[in-house]
Amino acid sequence: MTLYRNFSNVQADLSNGSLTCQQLVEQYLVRIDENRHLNAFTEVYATEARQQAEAIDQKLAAGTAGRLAGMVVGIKDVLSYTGHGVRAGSKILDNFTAQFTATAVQRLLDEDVIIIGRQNCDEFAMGSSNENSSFGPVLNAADTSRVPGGSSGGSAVAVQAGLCLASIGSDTGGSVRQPAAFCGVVGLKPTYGRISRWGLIAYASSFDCIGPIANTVDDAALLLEIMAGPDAFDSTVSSQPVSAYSQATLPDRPLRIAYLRDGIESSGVDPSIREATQAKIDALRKAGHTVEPVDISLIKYLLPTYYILTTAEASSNLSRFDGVRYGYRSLSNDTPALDLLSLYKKSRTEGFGAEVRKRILLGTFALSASYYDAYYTKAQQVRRLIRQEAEQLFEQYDFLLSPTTPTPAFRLGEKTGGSANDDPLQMYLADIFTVQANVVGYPAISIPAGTDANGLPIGIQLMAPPFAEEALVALARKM
Ligand SMILES: NC(=O)C[C@H](N)C(=O)O
Repeated sequence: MTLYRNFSNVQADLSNGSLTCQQLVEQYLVRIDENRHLNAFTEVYATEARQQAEAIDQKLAAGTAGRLAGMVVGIKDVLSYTGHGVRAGSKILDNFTAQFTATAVQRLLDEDVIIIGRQNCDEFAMGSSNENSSFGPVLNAADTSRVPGGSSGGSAVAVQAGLCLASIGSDTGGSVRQPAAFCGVVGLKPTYGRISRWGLIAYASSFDCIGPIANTVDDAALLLEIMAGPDAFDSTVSSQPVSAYSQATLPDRPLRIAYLRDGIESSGVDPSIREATQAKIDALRKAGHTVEPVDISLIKYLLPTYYILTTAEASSNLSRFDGVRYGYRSLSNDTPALDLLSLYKKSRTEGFGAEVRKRILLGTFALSASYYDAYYTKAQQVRRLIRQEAEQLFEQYDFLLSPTTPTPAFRLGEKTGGSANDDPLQMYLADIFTVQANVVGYPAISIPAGTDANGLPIGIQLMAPPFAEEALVALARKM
């Protein structure tokens, strides 16, 4: 049976009668089973997906099916789906069952999407390699000795390996785009507030965005179109009208495209990535567009700003996981918790992994009375300056192009074990090109740009001003 790589082929075969949703689901279930070693899924909804497929086949026959009939997706383990477990890759949410469905997920279900399972990710979306999951690491299907990126690693690998047609991930600092780049697929982070965060387990609420991962820009655009728009459950969602992103076309004029000089010239960028970026620049120039180098003067403050503000927000958001209200509770008999405070302490120490504990500590420190102004206030001020610089840049340009990541997928353990332990910032540098879009709240997309000499995928990123998703996907589709 054909392995489908885009939704329009699925739709064509469903309508000419050569395919049913039930056959499609069986194919994915077999492939998921054959690829268990990749560890992309933490739970597979086999029975339910079969039932959904049967019901949608009937709707298709009756002509009443929704726009996503035949789209088989997986959802990252941070999205609530009522009656299903959701763990955020963490032991602290052991045995927790979602009590409601995320708005984004519900909108897909309303259009007859089939959800095939829940996908592995870094714990609470904190990581760039999917090595911080309590379910164990995910392997990159292009080379299983390498990481898939993170935090939506399972979601990216599931699309890469053909275990579902698309995935829904979340992106706080690159978590959709960086794994998409490492796995050779498309990852789209919309403008902050474009898609409701209701039902997304919060990491850093002023950065978090839900976003699709797919094989094609068209499929990512369609998923965005259906998930986007106002929602009474999330007051930060924009009421800006949702365009038909899947039909978007470019204006009939040469575009003004800036590219990040550091993306091409910095010695920290892998030569294969520099070449791939340069090739895209050359092609855009050949197509008649203006493509010019720019510098982001505040680039060295991007990661510090991001990690101060996100850890501060995380320390507050994660305080609800206390071992009392829900999730994991320390019941160790060797050293039992004797009072409420020690129950909190033990449950949180045992329930959270090392990276999450580290970030809660950092965030708590940044928010503490004596350091609040020195860190949190200062980082907010710098965030404002970074946004001003972006606003000025996009007064002159329609897009900003850069590599998605400085290197292709690195090896498992390369940035966590041994001497790498001495410098934990090495891992954070994997997000150097992706965090800007989150700090300023702008939309950005990573698209595949070939592979390096070892066959490892390379991704190119395009960023656009707020709510310019239409132009963003239109250009990405052409590249
Ligand atoms: N969540 C993300 O977008 C990934 C980022 N690497 C982080 O750990 O914060």
